[in-house]
Amino acid sequence: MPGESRGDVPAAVPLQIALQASGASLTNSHTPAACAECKKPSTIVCGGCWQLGFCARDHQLSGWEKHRPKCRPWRIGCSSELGRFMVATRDIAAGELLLEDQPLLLGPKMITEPVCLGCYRPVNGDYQCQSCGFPLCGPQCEDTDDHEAECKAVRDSGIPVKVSVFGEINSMYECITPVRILALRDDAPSVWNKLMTLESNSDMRDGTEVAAITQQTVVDIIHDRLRLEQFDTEIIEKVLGIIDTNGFEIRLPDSSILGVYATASMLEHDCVTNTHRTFDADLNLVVRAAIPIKRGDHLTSCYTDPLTTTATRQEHLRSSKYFICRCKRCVDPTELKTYVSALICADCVKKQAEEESKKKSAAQGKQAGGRASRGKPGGVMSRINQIQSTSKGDQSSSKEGGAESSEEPGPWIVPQDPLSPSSNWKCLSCGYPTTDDYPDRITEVVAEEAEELEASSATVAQCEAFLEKWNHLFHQDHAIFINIKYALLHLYGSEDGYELDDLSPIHLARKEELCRQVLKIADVLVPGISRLRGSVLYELYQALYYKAQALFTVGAATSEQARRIAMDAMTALKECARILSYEPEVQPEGQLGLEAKDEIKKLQQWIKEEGWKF
Ligand SMILES: C[S@@+](CC[C@H](N)C(=O)[O-])C[C@H]1O[C@@H](n2cnc3c(N)ncnc32)[C@H](O)[C@@H]1O
Repeated sequence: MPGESRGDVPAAVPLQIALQASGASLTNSHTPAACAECKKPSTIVCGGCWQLGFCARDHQLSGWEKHRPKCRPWRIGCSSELGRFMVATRDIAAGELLLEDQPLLLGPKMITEPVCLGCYRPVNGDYQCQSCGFPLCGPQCEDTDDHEAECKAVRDSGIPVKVSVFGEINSMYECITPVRILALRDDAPSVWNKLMTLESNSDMRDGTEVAAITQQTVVDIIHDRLRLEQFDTEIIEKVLGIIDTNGFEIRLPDSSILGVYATASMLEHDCVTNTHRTFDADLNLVVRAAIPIKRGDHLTSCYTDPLTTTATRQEHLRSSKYFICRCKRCVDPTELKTYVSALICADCVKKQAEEESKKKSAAQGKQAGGRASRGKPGGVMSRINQIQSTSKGDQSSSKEGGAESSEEPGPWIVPQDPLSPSSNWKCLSCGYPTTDDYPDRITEVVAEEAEELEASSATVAQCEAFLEKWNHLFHQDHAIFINIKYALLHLYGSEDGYELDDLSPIHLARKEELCRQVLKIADVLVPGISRLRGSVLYELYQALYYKAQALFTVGAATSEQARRIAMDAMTALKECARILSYEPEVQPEGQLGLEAKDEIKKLQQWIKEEGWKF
């Protein structure tokens, strides 16, 4: 009935307010001037999308069922630099749902170890498909829709596949996803047509090393081995470009696969994304606002690992997505003052140390002439405070380095032109330029060592030794360090001998320090709703909770000191539970979110028992 109030219909926004907010007039706005129901002049717009106009509220209500599936707070824009992109049509709150996108296609990743082509679990060769020979987990996966395309192609070729190496990358799998897409041309033309509208970057891909490799591993195999001659090289190359440019990696419990999505593919890249992605149980891609987004802002997604240096991200984007990122982070040599690519200027540090030593001797001289030293400060609390003051305090003068605490630039060597792979580097403090490739070489060597460490399931001792070994050369928040610290903060509390119950207050303080250091960077580079922040906040909660308990129980902290730590723990835990509530329960982070909710009750109970007030 017209005028009837319905719970899920968005509010009506007066047209004038919508136009003023966008600085547009009726003629150049994206809001149609006519009522979507009766074509009379609009007076209001739908508050859900700020895009559809109505003459009055009752027409907004009567038009809701039709409008509902299309009501979304963004529109597609287009520019010569970015191609198509998504732009917010109204202010969007953090956590708001932006889109749910069904996969156009799922398949194994191009570079993968053998996985079942029905359910994507890793396989060991115990069972082969009776029709094509590809290893599967069992007969139940033979007739899945997903496996049909490559199974038919191999069957038709008359020569079954024989996979004999498992548990390592197998190039045979590079053909699977391309073959699945090619099969859609005849089997599902509407899906094929949607896929063909996606960016392939074919001209940029042409002549690259990637194209030369896939010519052998994909194009030649499709033509010579599978005899799918109906697909010419150009179309196969286009399909490969579409996969490279638009493929999303989907994490499954035991493996990760690739999905192509029509609408989510329109998200433009930014090294600091404002959206958060998850996959639901049907592998639909669910995109939410990670932080508040302003009307007119572009919706972005990070196509690469945000916890890497600018050089690494640029190389990845250039070689696989075929563009140079010019986001705020990439053009800033300090990477938004996080210094995740920065090295330390040895000359400046030496000078600083000499000055400090002079000051110290002068002060000691004075002290010797004055009253006697008060002796060493005692107690666990004071030792913990000491650790924490090095992590929170003026780190530009500490040996490890850290976030700038004053306007004075620290002794950090950063690239002068971060977008150029051959940029000179320069110390921000003394201005001394580095014209050889030392920064790139040392970063590469140490990054390799860090990778080996991570791959070998490093221990607390090994990670601490690594940080100690390199901290005179790298900013403490360098991406390599942040990744090691992320691993380390989990190890404190989980490694044998370092279980939470056994951690000394000093180790708990170290865990807390690591959490705060990683969070400080995550807050800038993966802000808002992000799995990284959620998982580190959980570890921070643990460090604080156990610290408060340990200190309070042995009387090393007063009730007020313990109350404050418990309140900090609660703040971290609640934020963790809120962030991880967006993760599906099938994922480890979703499970952690549920655990966080339970822990809130436990912490509340303790606070209640102690009679503490927030
Ligand atoms: C997944 S598609 C995004 C949609 C694409 N713009 C379109 O029109 O289909 C990725 C491609 O978009 C372009 N692109 C995305 N983000 C960009 C950015 N920040 N700067 C330049 N180009 C970008 C690049 O061509 C990239 O390979």
